[in-house]
Amino acid sequence: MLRKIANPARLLTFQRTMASTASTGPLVRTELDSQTGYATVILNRAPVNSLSLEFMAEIIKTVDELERSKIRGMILTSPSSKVFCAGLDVLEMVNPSEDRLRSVWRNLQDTWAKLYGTSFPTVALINGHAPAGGCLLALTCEYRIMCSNFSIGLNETQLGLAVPPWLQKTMRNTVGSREAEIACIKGTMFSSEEALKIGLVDELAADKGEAMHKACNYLDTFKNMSPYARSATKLLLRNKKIEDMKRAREDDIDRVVKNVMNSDFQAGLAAYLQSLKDRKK
Ligand SMILES: CC/C=C\C/C=C\CCC/C=C/CC(=O)SCCNC(=O)CCNC(=O)[C@H](O)C(C)(C)COP(=O)(O)OP(=O)(O)OC[C@H]1O[C@@H](n2cnc3c(N)ncnc32)[C@H](O)[C@@H]1OP(=O)(O)O
Repeated sequence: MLRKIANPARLLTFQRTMASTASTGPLVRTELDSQTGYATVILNRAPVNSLSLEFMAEIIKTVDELERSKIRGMILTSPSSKVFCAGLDVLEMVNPSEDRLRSVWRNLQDTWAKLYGTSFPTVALINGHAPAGGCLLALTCEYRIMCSNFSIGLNETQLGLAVPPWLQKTMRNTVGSREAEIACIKGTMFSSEEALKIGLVDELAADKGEAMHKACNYLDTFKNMSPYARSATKLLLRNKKIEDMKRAREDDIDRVVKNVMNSDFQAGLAAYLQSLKDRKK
């Protein structure tokens, strides 16, 4: 459940209709509490918020819109009771056209850069599983609050994918070099409790209501602070990593194309997709 807003008239909802979505309603919903200036961004691509090209474009557009709206903070979450974000849409990797794969990867880089470099404070409210690209979204935020009984991690190597340098750095920055190295190489998925222990998340919550309360508490810590000093400091800390990614982005894309177009990878992916289906039997 989303936090109740005292005066519904204060709630402004930006809605955009996207083509080619299986979800009901827009792919991303934003609810702005004009009293606090906090925006709740709700990822809304059912069933598991997997990141397709169009979905990532929508996330990028939403963040641009929020920057223009001069919000005071953002909470990133999902309407699902089980999944925050299941990572990249694996179907984007099944025998893709090279052009589309390049665009997918470029959008993933841009989604990371856009969320990582917001001027406003950001909290990931992780109310469900967050593998791979789901963990990436959470890592872009300044603060992470996770509901109990879910899993999070960069499990790419388990899927036959290399973790790109810019994402490795974000992980290192969050949990420290040693934990990041082992976690990225092994593709470890952490329980909520383990994630708290290594610092991959900052707080746990029993449910979404409690998580929302804690998220607002984090954003409230900046209430009386100059937004300029806050955001300038954040960007001084983060901009170099974004610039590094942008400088190396074409090499990164070439490496991904080589990785994904490889027949061994495609065979592994087919087996992985089958295993996802078999789990349901
Ligand atoms: C191009 C990349 C190359 C190299 C770069 C490498 C790394 C860079 C880092 C960023 C990118 C990372 C790559 C990825 O993110 S790959 C995706 C990794 N994600 C997963 O492996 C998650 C797989 N899913 C699950 O484990 C479970 O679905 C989950 C725990 C999330 C939820 O379980 P639940 O029981 O609630 O639901 P399911 O019944 O399993 O799923 C419902 C339907 O959704 C489909 N599904 C699930 N995940 C995905 C997905 N990632 N993409 C597309 N579709 C997905 C699932 O198959 C079910 O479909 P149906 O059977 O109902 O049709």
